[in-house]
Amino acid sequence: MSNRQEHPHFNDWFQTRGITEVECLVTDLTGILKGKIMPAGKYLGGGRPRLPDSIFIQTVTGGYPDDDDIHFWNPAERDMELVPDPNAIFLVPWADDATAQIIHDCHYLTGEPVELSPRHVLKRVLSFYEARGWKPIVAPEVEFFLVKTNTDSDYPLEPPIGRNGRQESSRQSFSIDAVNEFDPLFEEMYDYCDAMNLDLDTLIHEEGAGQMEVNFQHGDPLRLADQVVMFKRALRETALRHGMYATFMAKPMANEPGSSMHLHQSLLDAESGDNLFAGENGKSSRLFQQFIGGLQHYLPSAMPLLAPNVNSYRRLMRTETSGSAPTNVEWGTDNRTVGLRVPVSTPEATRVENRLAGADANPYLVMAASLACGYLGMLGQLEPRPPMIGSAWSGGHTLPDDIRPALDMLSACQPLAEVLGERFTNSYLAVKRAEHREYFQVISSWEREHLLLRV
Ligand SMILES: NC(=O)CC[C@H](N)C(=O)O
Repeated sequence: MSNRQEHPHFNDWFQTRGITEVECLVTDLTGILKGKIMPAGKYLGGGRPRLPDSIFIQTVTGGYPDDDDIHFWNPAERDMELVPDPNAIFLVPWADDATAQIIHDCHYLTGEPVELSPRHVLKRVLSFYEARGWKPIVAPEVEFFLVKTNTDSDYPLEPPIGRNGRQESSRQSFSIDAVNEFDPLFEEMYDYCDAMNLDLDTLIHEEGAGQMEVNFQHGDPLRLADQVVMFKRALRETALRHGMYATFMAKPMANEPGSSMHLHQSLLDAESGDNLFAGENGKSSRLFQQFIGGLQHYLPSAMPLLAPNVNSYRRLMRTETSGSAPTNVEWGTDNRTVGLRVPVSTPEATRVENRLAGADANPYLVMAASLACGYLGMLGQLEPRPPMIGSAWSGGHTLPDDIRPALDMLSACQPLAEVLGERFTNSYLAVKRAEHREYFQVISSWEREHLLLRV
């Protein structure tokens, strides 16, 4: 296990920036950052923060699964030691005191890694690739809405007010002027992202009112999952400073499209750096076909990781406002009606874009799940169905339409559990089932409106 004092990197990094405080961070199953704050001197002196491993069996509201669901669980909460990744250190640009935020892995005091940690799950999937000399490369695209601040959760969200004093209205897709309405916010967002060394590429206005998308440069999956987590935090903070909320909820407003986290994926030979998805004569390779075959076969069962909330499935429902959110796992070239789009590219840039994940999903788990499905396809040499030409909206192989059937499919899929880790998969299922039970206990305004005085 690495000891912080063995990383002169931390000393230098802290000294150059005069760091006085450290935020020791871990992402839980739902993608929420948990952790501890420590004085920098204590951290450099080898002080190791600890957390109980129960943070990995908590619902988004902080609840826990029932005893029935956690029969696999050792009820004694075990302490975990937080072990920093020297490559995952970022400045906190908005802090008054010079503060570092560091993403940590979790180890039991006996030294073994905690299999329940989403970051560990991604590392585990990557280790299967590494063993075969394969290096996956990803590029995430994250959509989000800026909305007016709203403290009443019963009141529907509204689009934000821009510099011109007017509320955003929809159909401003790709409008530069509509982005400029929020210039002060985005300038600060870029300043923060620069200070944090995040590899942002483009920013565009998306289909919805106040909906934007940020693209990341392609690179190593672990690094990019770290960056997405950091980006979400930085953007939420920036928006608050400008009197707005930034939300990554999958479908925050019924009359607007939802927000996705598309994931471009390619595969390099770890030694030569060649793209293994590029075949002969400008065609794609057999491995590429099998990777897509794996996505088609296993993604429906992996949906709880890509669409983890009840709300996520509202984005994937075909309605007048669903925009280009996918409803199937078909593939096609330059086709945005399919879940798996192959962009037109040079052979070296051959890749597939998985369009299924919502922006609400945990980036470690989206990358782990999608790469696990592709890996299983290559391992089992699965052939994809023929590519979709034209619209796939009214056909194709469909996806589970709600979190409950999706959870049932995941629990029946042994190959995925083996790649993601059995203990992780079981506890994830238990947490998500508990969350659904919490949700189901809430009587909605729709029910009061239509049932209270009528049935
Ligand atoms: N850029 C796009 O293709 C829009 C994606 C759409 N917002 C979704 O939820 O999937």
